[in-house]
Amino acid sequence: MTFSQQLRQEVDTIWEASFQHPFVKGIADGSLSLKSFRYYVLQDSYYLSHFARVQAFGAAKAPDLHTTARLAVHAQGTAEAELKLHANFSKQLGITEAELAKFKPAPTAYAYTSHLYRAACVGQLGDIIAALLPCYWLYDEIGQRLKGMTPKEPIYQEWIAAYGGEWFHEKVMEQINRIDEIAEKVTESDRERMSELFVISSQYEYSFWDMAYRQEEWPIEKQNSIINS
Ligand SMILES: Cc1ncc(C[n+]2csc(CCO)c2C)c(N)n1
Repeated sequence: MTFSQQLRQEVDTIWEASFQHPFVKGIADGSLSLKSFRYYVLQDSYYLSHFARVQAFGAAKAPDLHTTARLAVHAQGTAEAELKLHANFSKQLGITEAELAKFKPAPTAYAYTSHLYRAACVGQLGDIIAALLPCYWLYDEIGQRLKGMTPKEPIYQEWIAAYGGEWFHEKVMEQINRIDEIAEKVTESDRERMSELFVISSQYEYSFWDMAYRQEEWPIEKQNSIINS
């Protein structure tokens, strides 16, 4: 069994919970409230802007220039293509500049991106790829499962088309192959650490759907700043 196959087996229950989550099912059958989707788009734009930076950390930590170049291309792709998709969603959902200006990350979006930065700052390339991989791979599997579904909400159809396409699948396969190559060269304790990061990211992927579905907030409401009042 390859390392990536072992990882996939390890997170099977966690990923199954994502497949069954009402947010994901609600995109598929159109029953998801647009309020939850709107909340998701805002938090996900924040997530993506940090995801791109962690990819760039990966580029900097890669031991060979070919990998540096590939990860830099992916960082650019996230910064441009993925955020374009979100800018398009924001426009359709009427998300205003003022709303964006006062945006604050929810606890789960903050914790998940912090987890990625932790892998980037403390870890080696393998740790970064392990932490980033569930984001690619889980969305690919969801995209494949939802492909062909035609929810009444056009924006959900666009979301399905973005992640159910061959374009996205190729990017995912590149990262899966990369992690298998790295796993062959590192020690057993490195692989164990990579596996732990992969599992934690998988948990956060589930929590991210749940955060958006429930429109999570910080437990204590902040006082208005005296500077602006
Ligand atoms: C919480 C969250 N997890 C994963 C993705 C999907 N995704 C975002 S960037 C990227 C890499 C290349 O495009 C992938 C797979 C998402 N949008 N939001």
